[in-house]
Amino acid sequence: MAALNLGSTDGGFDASADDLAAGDAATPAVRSASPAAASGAPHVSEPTRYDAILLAGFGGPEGQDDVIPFLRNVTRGRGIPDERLEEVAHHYRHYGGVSPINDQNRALRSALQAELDRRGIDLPVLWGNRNWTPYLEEAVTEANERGFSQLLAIATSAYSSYSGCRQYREDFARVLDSTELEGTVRIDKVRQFFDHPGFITPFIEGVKDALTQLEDEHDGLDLATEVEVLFTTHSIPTGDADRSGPRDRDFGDGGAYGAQHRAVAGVIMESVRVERGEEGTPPWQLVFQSRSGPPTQPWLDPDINDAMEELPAAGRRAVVIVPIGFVSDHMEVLWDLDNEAADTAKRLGLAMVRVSTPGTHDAYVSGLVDLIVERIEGTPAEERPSETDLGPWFDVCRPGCCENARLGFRPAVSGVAP
Ligand SMILES: CC1=C(CCC(=O)O)c2cc3nc(cc4[nH]c(cc5[nH]c(cc1n2)c(C)c5CCC(=O)O)c(CCC(=O)O)c4C)C(CCC(=O)O)=C3C
Ligand SMILES: [Fe+2]
Repeated sequence: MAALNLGSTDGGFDASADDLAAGDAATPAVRSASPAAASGAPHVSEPTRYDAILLAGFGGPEGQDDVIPFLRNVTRGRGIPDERLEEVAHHYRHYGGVSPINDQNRALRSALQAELDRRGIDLPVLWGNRNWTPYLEEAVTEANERGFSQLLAIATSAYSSYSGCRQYREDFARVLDSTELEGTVRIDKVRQFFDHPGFITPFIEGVKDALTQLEDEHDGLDLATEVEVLFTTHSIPTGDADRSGPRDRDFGDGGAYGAQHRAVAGVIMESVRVERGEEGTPPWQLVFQSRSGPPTQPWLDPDINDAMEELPAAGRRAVVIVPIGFVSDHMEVLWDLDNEAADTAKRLGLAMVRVSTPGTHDAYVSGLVDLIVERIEGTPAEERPSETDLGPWFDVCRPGCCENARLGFRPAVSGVAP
């Protein structure tokens, strides 16, 4: 959601000593993936019995009256006045106040349940959101009422960052505290799945289809020189990016968040190269979208629209936009890509194809069930699918992993404290 200037931000978090201890209590047993594993190497958990799956979403409004209360939830603790929230509200207002994200998560939940049933895995899928009803509180309360004490969470976010991983883990800890179920219900979380084949396959198919479509629609288009593939993800503050992933490894520009996205883009383009050869493979770059926050605060760039401005002079006539940062076609994709970026492309005379996100693609749904199975079985790291050299990622986050640069340490489940 572009360009809401949220201005000054004040964490307003007051962690007591008890809160801080909570992070430890929820930490499951961990063993090293290999004898050589340093703290920076992959770690996998022991085989574990689970009672239910907790699908954890972002949440979104489902009518005009929901919009401002939803935005207050998203920005809670920062005292942003409603007039400022109205600036970003217009994206939602434009679509009748309805984000598609809840329906997308309802569909994902059904698909997951169907795939678990099909494989004979007897686990119910509960669904709860961070910022809108059904809230995580409701899902966790329901779990307890139904006698489920061991939950395995899947957050609808594939990469390592505060927003994409740790904030979910903190919210789980917050909800266990507010429902007084800390110590009664345990919430583990599947590893970040950016490089799981189930997540990457839909994008590979999408990029290949997009190139074929451009070839068909534009006679004589030279894919190697006249097309640019733009892999796009959510911009985040550079401070958060630097703190993404384990602290004891240097991932280069943009921290683990940047490295994971570059690696995923590389895998997708390598698959195109294998199929089409060098002469059929366009150049690519990683770009960012949906920046918010004050202009004085550095966020990851270039912005997708700025990057597109440079393309005509470089001889490009078309762009393929690949939203690798997102798991479904929610508001960020609809507004920032299908409206804003599409306008930019039109103004610049660039043809544009926007690739779909995984949504409920069979490979994605089945990949998520594989992630569940590997936790039940405690599958060794060497046997876990991962398409990049960075993975497979950790079952249990490393100390300080993805801490928020502004808020500092807050208790979180499914990680090693602090
Ligand atoms: C990395 C990332 C993901 C991907 C990972 C993941 O999926 O979790 C993501 C997803 C989403 N972000 C979403 C919506 C919003 N994000 C905001 C604000 C922010 N996002 C950030 C980062 C991310 N965000 C950041 C650093 C901020 C500013 C600070 C803050 O406020 O924490 C704001 C506030 C207004 C604004 O700043 O524009 C809104 C309304 C929706 C729902 C869309 C729908 O309704 O369909 C979804 C899926
Ligand atoms: Fe966001």
